[in-house]
Amino acid sequence: MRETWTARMWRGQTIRTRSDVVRTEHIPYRPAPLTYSLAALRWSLWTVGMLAWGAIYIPAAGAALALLVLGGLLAGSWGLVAAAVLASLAGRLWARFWPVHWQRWGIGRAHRFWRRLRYRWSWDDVLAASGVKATDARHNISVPRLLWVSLGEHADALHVQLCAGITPATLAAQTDALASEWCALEVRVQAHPWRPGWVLLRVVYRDVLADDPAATAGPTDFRWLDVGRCEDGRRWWLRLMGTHILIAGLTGAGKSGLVAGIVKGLCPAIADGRVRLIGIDPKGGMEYRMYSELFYMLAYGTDDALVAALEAAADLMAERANQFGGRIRKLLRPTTTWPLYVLLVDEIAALTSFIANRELKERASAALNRMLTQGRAPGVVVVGCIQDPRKEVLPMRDRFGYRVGLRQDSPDEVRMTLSETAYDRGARCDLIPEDCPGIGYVIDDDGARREPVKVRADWVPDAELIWLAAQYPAPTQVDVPPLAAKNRTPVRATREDKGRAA
Ligand SMILES: Nc1ncnc2c1ncn2[C@@H]1O[C@H](COP(=O)(O)OP(=O)(O)OP(=O)(O)O)[C@@H](O)[C@H]1O
Repeated sequence: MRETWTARMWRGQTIRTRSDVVRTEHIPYRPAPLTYSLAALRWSLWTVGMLAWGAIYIPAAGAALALLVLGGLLAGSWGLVAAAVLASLAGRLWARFWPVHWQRWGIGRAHRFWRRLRYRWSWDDVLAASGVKATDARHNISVPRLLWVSLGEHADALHVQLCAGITPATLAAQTDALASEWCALEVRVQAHPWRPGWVLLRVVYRDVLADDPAATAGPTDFRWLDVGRCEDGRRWWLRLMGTHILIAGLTGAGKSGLVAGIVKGLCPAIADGRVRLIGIDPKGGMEYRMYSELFYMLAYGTDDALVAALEAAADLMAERANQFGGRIRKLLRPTTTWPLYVLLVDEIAALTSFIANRELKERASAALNRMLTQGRAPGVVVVGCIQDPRKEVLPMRDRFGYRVGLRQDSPDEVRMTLSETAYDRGARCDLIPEDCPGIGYVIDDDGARREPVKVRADWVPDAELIWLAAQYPAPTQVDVPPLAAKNRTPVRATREDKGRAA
């Protein structure tokens, strides 16, 4: 019995014990009246506790309850009736005239409270019925233990402790059954951020990412860009400084839309000279020429021009690293003297695999690799888009610290874009519907944010981009230099430059 209790305490939750296997003398005998009284006491305490908690958690319900009690105490049953009528009238008026508050403090809270009760109430049965259960040597049947529930407005996170014999994959295989039982849109299993052996079940009730994108974005800092929304309703702040960004997705998945969002966030810093955009558009300038005033340098057209711009950007980076003379230990803080270079590449594979001339292709790959490996500290950020992650970009993938996987064809592509384990941790880019461009999953390699987060980029219309280009033009614009001869001497810093850097 002691062992069973220990197992129950620490690993999962024993829900049934077969009496023919557990020795009968260990089952305590209680007379029926005592058993029923104990059960009644337990349920009454539970009900009172829940009522008190519900009254605090749902202020509207708390106020109605207080009114009923007051009415009952002051005027007996007539007082009770009057209080009920008054409470329902107040509720209707509240909902009619202040619908947002009503949703937030009234009905929204009631829904959440109900969801919490339902998880607790149905947990054992739902898991056992879905087959997420394990039987031990003593024929005890256990299911994973629901530790606690974090309720969100549209999605909840259930912290679950697994038991022996149940793996995250076992649970993941039954997520459809759980979703249909809880009337949820989707249930996903994610690795737990704190402890191995625990998992996070994300239960999504409303796909806020499928709503129309918010028209207004808050004020932006160019180091963290507000480019869209996360699944839980918070804003999606894209990390720009100190990393390189890879955006992968099929055609029409929303790559250019996200790049436009990044550019929009950078506009004020572009105009005051703290950020310089370098654009490389292998699609003949179809995308970037629309807002060409924002670019410090824009390359499109011939392969020579594309490679020349790439090499020019890599040289700028080398020149700056030289000027600092190895004295940059922290991230550069962009100023008008030392601007941040943001290199936008519309289709990386066009440079690393589609160029027919082998020498040009190698030069493009070499320049890109230089920036990806050394650009972080001197303030060069590469934002690269790719349709097919199986192409030549693959060896470079790990150098992109911030990866966005939009709609893709297969789980393999998701693994290639985001990480080996991202698909199993819930990044289902292959299930994103075609009519939802801009939806994707993000992995940020920086620190604790390695979990894939589902996001949707805000849509920036063409007219707005054209307007932004007119309002925030780049103060300096240069032409793409001619393609240099093959063996160029590396750039050396002058004494004056080093002095400036210091
Ligand atoms: N975030 C978004 N929200 C809503 N609609 C979007 C979003 N992003 C893109 N779209 C819509 O999807 C269409 C295709 O998007 P976009 O051009 O960004 O795709 P893409 O991945 O760059 O495609 P390609 O690789 O062919 O250039 C856009 O014209 C726009 O109508």
